[in-house]
Amino acid sequence: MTISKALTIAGSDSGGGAGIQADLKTFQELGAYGMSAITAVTAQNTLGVHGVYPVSIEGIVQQIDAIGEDLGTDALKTGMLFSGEVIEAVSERIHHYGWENIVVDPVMIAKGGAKLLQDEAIRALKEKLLPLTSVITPNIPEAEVLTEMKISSLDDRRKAAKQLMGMGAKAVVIKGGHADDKEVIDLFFDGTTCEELMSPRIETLHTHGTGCTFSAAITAQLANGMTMRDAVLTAKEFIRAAIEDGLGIGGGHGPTNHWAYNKRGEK
Ligand SMILES: Nc1ncnc2c1ncn2[C@@H]1O[C@H](COP(=O)(O)OP(=O)(O)OP(=O)(O)O)[C@@H](O)[C@H]1O
Ligand SMILES: Cc1ncc(CO)c(N)n1
Repeated sequence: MTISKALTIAGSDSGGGAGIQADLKTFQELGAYGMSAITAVTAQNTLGVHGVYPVSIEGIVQQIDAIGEDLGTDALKTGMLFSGEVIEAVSERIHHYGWENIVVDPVMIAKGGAKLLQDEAIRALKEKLLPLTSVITPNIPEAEVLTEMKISSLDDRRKAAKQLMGMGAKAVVIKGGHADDKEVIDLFFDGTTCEELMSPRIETLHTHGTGCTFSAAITAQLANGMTMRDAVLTAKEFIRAAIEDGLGIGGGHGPTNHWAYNKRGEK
């Protein structure tokens, strides 16, 4: 039996709804063997980020090398990378191992407003990581920072997606969670097709870690051998189920339900 393997290079969320914890739960649910390299430890719950403790560059590289020199991976995602130095080191290691199926979730700010990426890191992200990227999955504010354009309309999103492709990403999903449309529209662009992936907007406070979970689902399905479009379509269903069947835990922005997608399939 061959098992598909997926790696997340991201921050730890002690509350378990976002970051490494959301990624590993999602990998497991979608049948990929999950591995992690932790870039920072956050003290976090549904009420906010209470502390950020970065791991040293040496510590991050050693974790990646431990995987690269032994287990290897079929796909990987990056989440909270925190600094330009980390982005440079991570990009160099991805290049070194010749890894493919690279999903970049350009995490910048947590839902409560805490900064998870320093301003000086944007340049490294564009110059070092984007050229290695199979798909980048910014939300609207992140896409605005990366493209330096204001995104109001769907047409702006199309322009931004094209610009991100021009920076080296092979595909782009601009997520619509932050827009105020009645439906949530995620814009998928792979250089030829530009598709609007629509789903009803679910009225809930409990969307902590939606972006992490979405990009982790894409990563798992790429590891499983799916095409990019099919991986993105599955991720959209996975996150929709996870938000719809929310767990209702914690006093603030609660986590999503990582079991929901499979539980529905069992019915
Ligand atoms: N209220 C909602 N109803 C339905 N789907 C949603 C809702 N909010 C987010 N999503 C979906 O969740 C995914 C993540 O979108 P979003 O724009 O919230 O990402 P994000 O801001 O990066 O998340 P994070 O809080 O993890 O940083 C997208 O596929 C989006 O369509
Ligand atoms: C560790 C971590 N990564 C990403 C996010 C964004 O949801 C978060 N809140 N925490």
